[in-house]
Amino acid sequence: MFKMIPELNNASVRMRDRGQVETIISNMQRAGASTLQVISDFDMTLTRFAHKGKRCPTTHNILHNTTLISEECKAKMSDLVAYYYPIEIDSLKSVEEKIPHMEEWWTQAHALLIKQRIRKDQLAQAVRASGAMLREGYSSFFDMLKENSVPLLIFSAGVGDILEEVIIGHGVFSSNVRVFSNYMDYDKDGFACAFKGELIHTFNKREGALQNIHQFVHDRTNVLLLGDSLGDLDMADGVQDLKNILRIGYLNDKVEERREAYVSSYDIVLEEDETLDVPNAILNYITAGEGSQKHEETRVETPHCQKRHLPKETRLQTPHCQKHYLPEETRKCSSAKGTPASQPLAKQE
Ligand SMILES: Nc1ccn([C@@H]2O[C@H](COP(=O)(O)O)[C@@H](O)[C@H]2O)c(=O)n1
Repeated sequence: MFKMIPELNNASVRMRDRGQVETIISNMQRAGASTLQVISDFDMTLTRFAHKGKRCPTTHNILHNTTLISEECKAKMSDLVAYYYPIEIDSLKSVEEKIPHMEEWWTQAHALLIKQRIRKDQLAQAVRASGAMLREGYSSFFDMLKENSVPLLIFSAGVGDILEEVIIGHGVFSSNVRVFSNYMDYDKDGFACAFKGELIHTFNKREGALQNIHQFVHDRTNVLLLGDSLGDLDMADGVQDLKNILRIGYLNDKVEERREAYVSSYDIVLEEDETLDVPNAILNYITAGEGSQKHEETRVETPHCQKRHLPKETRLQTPHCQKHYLPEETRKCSSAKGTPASQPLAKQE
């Protein structure tokens, strides 16, 4: 197996139990691509953590490089990151201890963003100008999933509207991709005025997965899960009759301190690896196997509460229909106007 997937011998790769990884991948390969779905986190999992020695922005912080938000808002958002991010990744604190802090962080950040009166039709251009980057190998990743009709569920605690613009901008948003995230709501003039639905933060994804069980693709019982936080481990808990799951975790920061926890929780840990080489090699092996045959495009069916005016190829389903707990003034606004089609970003690869 490791001969077939030499990337598993890369220096960035750690595994608790190589034999178990081999068994899971073999089972998935025998079952074929038609039984597979990929469930992935977004920020710092599909996007880069760092590039040329500089931290890359999360979807919450992408607008820092633009004029859509004020200098005061940027400074306050940066202060929030400086205070709460060390708590998020603190290996000495339990998840229970972290949750109230995460709720505070997201609630304050969302309230700040809503006050900026961000216009929906300015987002695509702003995200393009921000230099947001998917990990190296992203086009092979998205193309392989699309060609093999493998659903990709992106389960993100980031900002859904911005996340979509990043993948649209990279030209890889197709009908097998579905996003579950924090979406903004817009007033009749197209200004962001609230966040919709239940708040998703780093450590309540399991809750979200279980509450939204109907969002998952049920006849696909093999899951490749990609995450960067211990909060991502349970993202597949809504999948019924799960047969095989391979969890791949990106360990981006505080590597020494967090290695043990990651290696004991994820099947494969990728340390300071800015590429999708390992997931791509595994997907290539699974989809090239006898159990797989290429299909015509299959659409992922999910309930839909936010129709977007994207090109047909990029139209997706988003689940959030309710408003979550923001201050009163940020919870009231009427329905969105359409989003114009976006121009693709220049490819990085
Ligand atoms: N105001 C905020 C809130 C969160 N973040 C970071 O974004 C990440 C989003 O979560 P994913 O599930 O998509 O990884 C999270 O890990 C926070 O570090 C932020 O930058 N600003």
